[in-house]
Amino acid sequence: MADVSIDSLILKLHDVNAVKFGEYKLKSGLLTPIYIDLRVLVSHPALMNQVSSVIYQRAQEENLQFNSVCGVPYTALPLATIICSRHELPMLIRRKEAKDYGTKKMVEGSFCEGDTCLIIEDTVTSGSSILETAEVLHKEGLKVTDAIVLMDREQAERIDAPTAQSVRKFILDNNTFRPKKTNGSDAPAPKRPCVKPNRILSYADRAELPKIHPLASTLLKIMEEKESNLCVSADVTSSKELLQLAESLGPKICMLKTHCDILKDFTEEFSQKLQAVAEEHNFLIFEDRKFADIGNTVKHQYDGGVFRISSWSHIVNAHAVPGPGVVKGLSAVGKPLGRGCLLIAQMSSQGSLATGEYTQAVVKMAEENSDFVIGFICASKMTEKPEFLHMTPGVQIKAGGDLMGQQYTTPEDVIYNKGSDVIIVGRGILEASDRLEAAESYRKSGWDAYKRRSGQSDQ
Ligand SMILES: O=c1ccn([C@@H]2O[C@H](COP(=O)(O)O)[C@@H](O)[C@H]2O)c(=O)[nH]1
Repeated sequence: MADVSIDSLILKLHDVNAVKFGEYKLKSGLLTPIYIDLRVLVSHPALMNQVSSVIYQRAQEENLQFNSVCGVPYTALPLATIICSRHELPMLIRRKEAKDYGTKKMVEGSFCEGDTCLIIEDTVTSGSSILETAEVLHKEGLKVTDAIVLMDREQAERIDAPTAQSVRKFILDNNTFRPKKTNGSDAPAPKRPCVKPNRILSYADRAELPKIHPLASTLLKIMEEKESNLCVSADVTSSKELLQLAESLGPKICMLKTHCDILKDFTEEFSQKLQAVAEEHNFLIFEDRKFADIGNTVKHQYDGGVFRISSWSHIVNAHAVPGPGVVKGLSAVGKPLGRGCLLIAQMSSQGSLATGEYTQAVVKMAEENSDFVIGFICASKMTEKPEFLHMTPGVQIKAGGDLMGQQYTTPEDVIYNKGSDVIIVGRGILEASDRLEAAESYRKSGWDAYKRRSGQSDQ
């Protein structure tokens, strides 16, 4: 959805009688000349969408990090639902009272202890509803660091001067988030209601984490050293062209992704040459095999056959559809060799079924197998655990798509907004008239976005 102007949104809210002037009593007991009643929103679906977009945009602008979203009941519940559905985020529902049968849970939805939950609220006066919700979530083991609130603002030219004056006075006297002047001196800078992004570790910091997988650590160090979070997807069909690509783009990349089964002339000699180029230019090889069978079969597919993938590829990936056996089978081969695996948590293609609960289950499977699983193929950051790497395909300089359902977003969106770590770029580079120049341009975009994200840039 296009950017929504706050001014036009407020006027629309006034149009649907969500902004009322008169004398109203608030939950806190205060009498107010202005009352924001967003409960009427449910009857105005277009407006609901706009309000949800404004709230989500704010979360993006603040680069908030969270695993789930909870709307304060009841008005913010549908807003949270729209946001979660549109952006495929897990939602939690806070009960106002526990059921007296069944699970007696106060929070509905799946979550893990330590997960971070973002609270969404429509309006705030004292903040008590947010605090109540935060307390309930906290008791269930969730972390709450941020809340986003749709705030009330000036309603230009819609009201007469005395009403405007009394509303201004009321807001000045009672707004919790506005500093009051004391003894003529300026109060400290205003506290914003929804800031405090989690600290974002640099790639270098993460490489040194005690629980990091050695291969993930190697990759993070390469990224930092080469100032590159670019993985080129070398989707070409001749081994000669693939080697040329690896040789020429090697200095720009942290990883080269292959599909060995599209090569018309794969040989063991080729795989040896590829390893030598990877060593020369200091990048890792990722065979995008997408294993998806029972453990015993994937073990053979990984180790044997024509390709003998485990002998030359540092990283492989797998679908979680077969259950944890797929990881066990691959790990039996790859772990002794120091290899690592990415689980496919989401896909870039339109209509992908890897969403919602499936995606959550993939994250759990990864966390339970962190001795071999080093991260995810995904659209955005999946877990707050910094040991895991997030790699995102479907990247081009301009958002869009192809005729077969591939969907593209930009390096900036992937790294800065979505919190992923690595951009995977195929045709954006392969189809450019100058592949080296294109690779440099993607490298720079991805790196600049990372620097901004980790607060290391003036931009
Ligand atoms: O969800 C996924 C998983 C893998 N891919 C692979 O990435 C590249 C993308 O190529 P482009 O030319 O940049 O579209 C390709 O090898 C896919 O198999 C993906 O696109 N989406």
